[in-house]
Amino acid sequence: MLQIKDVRVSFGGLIAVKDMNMNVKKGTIHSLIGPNGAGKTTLFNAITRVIQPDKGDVIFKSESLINLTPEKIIYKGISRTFQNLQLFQGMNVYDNIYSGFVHNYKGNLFEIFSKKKRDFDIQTKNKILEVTELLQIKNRLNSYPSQLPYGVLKRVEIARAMVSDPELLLFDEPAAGLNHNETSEIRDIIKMLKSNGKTILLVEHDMNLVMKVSDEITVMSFGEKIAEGVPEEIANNEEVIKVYLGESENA
Ligand SMILES: Nc1ncnc2c1ncn2[C@@H]1O[C@H](COP(=O)(O)OP(=O)(O)OP(=O)(O)O)[C@@H](O)[C@H]1O
Repeated sequence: MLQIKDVRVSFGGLIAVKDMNMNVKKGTIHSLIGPNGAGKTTLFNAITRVIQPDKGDVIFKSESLINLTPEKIIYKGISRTFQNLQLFQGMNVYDNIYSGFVHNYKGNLFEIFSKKKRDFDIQTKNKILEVTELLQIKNRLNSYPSQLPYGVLKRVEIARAMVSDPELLLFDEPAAGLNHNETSEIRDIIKMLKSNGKTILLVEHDMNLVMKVSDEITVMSFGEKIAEGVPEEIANNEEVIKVYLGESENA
């Protein structure tokens, strides 16, 4: 479904992603792991076109994304969440989630008061209610981010990514900063999304979560892929163990 082909990203002299290749299969949960600074978020940003790779291609359902703007990516059926929550503090939960949907409205200003726009608004409201019911945050629609616990905010961000009905969801550290119970909730949400037919690319440091939900895992270190396989293969891969042991020794 998503193919990353020879993608390279550099920042000045630093090559953050070195000729990365990866294939995310439809209907799977594919995790991207690696120590801090390995290049995972940079690769996410290259997929969603937030940054321009120096070379390589990103292909989604046989179509190259490389010349699209980030806004166009959402029309293609890809949504993401961010490592640091990016919710609008001055908007309530409903409007924050709505902001993930407006990209879907392809009408122009003249249509803003038209039937087409009203139909769009009804569809939007129904979709927001459906998604917030699924994520158990329907009773929070009128709250503002500052009034909500972090675990709920993470779900609001996931809801915002889901309202555009994407086929592929990119989650950047959805469990970061969460306690044990909140992490279990996120794990259940990720599994539920898969059973609803979504494809998920997950960047996550919580190994317990990664091992429990992933169909396939790609491991990066210093911008390069060092291993790829099912959770059991990765857990027993010597190079992966070495990289992670090195990280804990340096911590
Ligand atoms: N905008 C930027 N300008 C310069 N260097 C950057 C930029 N973004 C990332 N880097 C560098 O690129 C490398 C890869 O960073 P990246 O954030 O992609 O790693 P990561 O695997 O997501 O790490 P973490 O798990 O800590 O989030 C790091 O050395 C980082 O300092």
